[in-house]
Amino acid sequence: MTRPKVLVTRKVHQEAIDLLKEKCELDIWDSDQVIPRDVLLKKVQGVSAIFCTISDVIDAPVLDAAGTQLKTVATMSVGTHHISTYDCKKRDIYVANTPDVAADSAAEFTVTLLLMAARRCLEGVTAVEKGEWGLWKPMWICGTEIVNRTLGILGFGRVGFGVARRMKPFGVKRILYNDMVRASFGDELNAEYVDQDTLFRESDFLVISCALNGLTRNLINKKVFDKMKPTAILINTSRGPVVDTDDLVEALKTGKITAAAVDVTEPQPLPADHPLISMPNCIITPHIATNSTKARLDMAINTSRNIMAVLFR
Ligand SMILES: O=CC(=O)O
Repeated sequence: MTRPKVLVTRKVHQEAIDLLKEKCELDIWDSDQVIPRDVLLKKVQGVSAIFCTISDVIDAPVLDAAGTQLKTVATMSVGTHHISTYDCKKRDIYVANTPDVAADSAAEFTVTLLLMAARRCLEGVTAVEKGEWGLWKPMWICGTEIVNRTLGILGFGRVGFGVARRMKPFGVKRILYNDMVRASFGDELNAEYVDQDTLFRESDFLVISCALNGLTRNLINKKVFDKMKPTAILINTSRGPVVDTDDLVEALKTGKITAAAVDVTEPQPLPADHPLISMPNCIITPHIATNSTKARLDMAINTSRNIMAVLFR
């Protein structure tokens, strides 16, 4: 029996490669840099599976270049917005992702950002770095406590629920969430399903943990910032395009909200001279919410397992 060909579009963990190697012929783009589009279009020809990451756009031209033997596109990520799932479905190609093994890491990191923003950690660290740490001052860099506040979550999936579960012991008074449907598992935390308007108006901390799609693209914009409390803090660990970056800059500058912490931006990466980068009330991390050593290894291994599950059913 001929061994199916698999294209791996990035340097990934050896454990994941070893799993595939047993039964497949591998072509690995063994680099930390994104595979150039023209190389991708050549290398996909004749493969049965693509092991990709969020940096690779897998659209109709890529699927066509691959050929009709392509059975699965497996992404080492939770998000699938870089894959045209519509075109995959039309061609009976399975799309696989790795949500379970990444959710704890993403939820932990989201809570980290929330706590850092609430307690103005970036301003404290910057002050120390700049040599501005003078004698103890009673009213210097005062942040917001979590206790008795309202936590709002947009997108109550594994990550959103994971954030709620972790924040509950901090003593938040209310947990509000909005998603396409009410989630029965929210009941165990007394989380309240509310409409978006209520979520935006009543949250002290607004966590964005939804998927990027036609309904959520640019959802958090000027109109939403106008509704939010001036003391509110926005956390985004979903996808950059869910938040309108210009409107966020404006909201932070004019005090429509008090602070933000974002792990994803639009554009991404942000140019070094982007105004958001120099704002003291905005923490920006470089899309690292799932970067725990364990989560990344598990994501790579699960991507290989997903491929094997489709190819050797
Ligand atoms: O953003 C990271 C992922 O989708 O896994």
